[in-house]
Amino acid sequence: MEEEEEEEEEEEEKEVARGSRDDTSPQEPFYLLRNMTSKSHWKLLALALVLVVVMVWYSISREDRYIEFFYFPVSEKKEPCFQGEAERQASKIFGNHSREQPIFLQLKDYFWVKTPSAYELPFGTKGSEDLLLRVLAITSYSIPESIQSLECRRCVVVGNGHRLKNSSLGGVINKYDVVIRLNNAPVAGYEGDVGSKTTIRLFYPESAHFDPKIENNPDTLLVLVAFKAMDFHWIETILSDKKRVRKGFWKQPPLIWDVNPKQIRILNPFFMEIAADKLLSLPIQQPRKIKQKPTTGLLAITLALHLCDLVHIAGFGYPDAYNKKQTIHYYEQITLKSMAGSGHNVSQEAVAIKRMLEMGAVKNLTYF
Ligand SMILES: CC(=O)N[C@H]1[C@H]([C@H](O)[C@H](O)CO)O[C@](OP(=O)(O)OC[C@H]2O[C@@H](n3ccc(N)nc3=O)[C@H](O)[C@@H]2O)(C(=O)O)C[C@@H]1O
Ligand SMILES: CC(=O)N[C@@H]1[C@@H](O[C@@H]2O[C@H](CO)[C@H](O)[C@H](O)[C@H]2O)[C@H](O)[C@@H](CO)O[C@H]1O
Repeated sequence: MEEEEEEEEEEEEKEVARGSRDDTSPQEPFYLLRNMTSKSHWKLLALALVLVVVMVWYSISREDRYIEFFYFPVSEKKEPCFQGEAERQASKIFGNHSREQPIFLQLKDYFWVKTPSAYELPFGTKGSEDLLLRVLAITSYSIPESIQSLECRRCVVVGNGHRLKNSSLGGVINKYDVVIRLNNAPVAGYEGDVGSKTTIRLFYPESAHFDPKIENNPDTLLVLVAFKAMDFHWIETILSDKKRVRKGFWKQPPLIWDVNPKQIRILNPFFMEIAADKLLSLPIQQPRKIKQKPTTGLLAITLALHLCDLVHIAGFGYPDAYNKKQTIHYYEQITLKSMAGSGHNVSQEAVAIKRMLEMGAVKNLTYF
């Protein structure tokens, strides 16, 4: 009997060696183990390992770079705020003159005394004065009392970058006194990552959200960044309910826009000028074909350094140029390709932002 069993075992071993038998049978772990150690299985294992490594590498390379520069870990406590600190930092970058500039354009500067501007839009108002006069007659320029009365203004500029996705920074962002948002960036449905408070929103006609009531608070200041004379014309027709003009925009802006004129401000183009000149060293007087300009986010940081005492940023930073698949926004699937003709140099902007982070003028809530 024993001899028979031994013979059977020998036969089974031979079969496995010849590969003519399913050795992965759960009843026979001995064979499984044996086979695992066989050469072909090691090869398979190595192949699987390579596959896993490639998959991990690929998924990482599709994401933004995972190097965390200038990352400022969020604390539960409010950051200490020192009055005039941002202004001190701003004067190092922009010089002292910028202190005297009003944040928003005012009627008196264009009505009683015509302030001649050296540059055309977007760096000045030269040539657009008459249109602007009509807009300033129906809008306001004041900084709301809720901001004016603060002893120290803690501000956060929320960029539209993908780095905000799954950041859970919503609660942190809502705690700042002033939350500055950009363009049509949504909050509805993204509150957990980006918060729901919007004190100031910078926009231009082509970037205006079609339903401003959904994405803003009733008292949000909607600050127009004018790039061309038509931008003044657009806001005038909207607020005065005049005949809308469709031509002259690179993307169709809203024709009906449900906002209170009291919420509207016109950003002083001076901030665009100094962002271009002092942060990016761009020529201010450019030939017609060249249209290099700062992004709205960099402009917002420049504005915040003049309006606030403490400036934090979140959601800034683009993928590397070779990273063609990485989506750039926290709310939609578009890539760097969409910015091809936009007149922005995002790598130069990254250098400017890093400089501001290094000198401590701003702090970053997301990585950079
Ligand atoms: C296709 C296109 O028009 N893209 C431009 C869009 C577009 O017009 C609006 O979103 C409205 O649809 O606007 C811009 O910018 P955008 O609206 O994408 O983003 C606002 C600001 O966030 C910062 N940002 C964004 C994405 C990212 N990955 N990293 C970032 O740092 C930038 O500072 C950016 O300014 C713009 O106005 O600057 C610049 C973009 O070139
Ligand atoms: C998507 C794109 O390239 N649009 C350009 C437009 O650039 C955008 O202009 C905005 C101001 O209107 C803002 O600066 C934004 O950040 C830019 O991406 C150019 O201004 C426009 C010039 O005619 O051409 C559009 O194709």
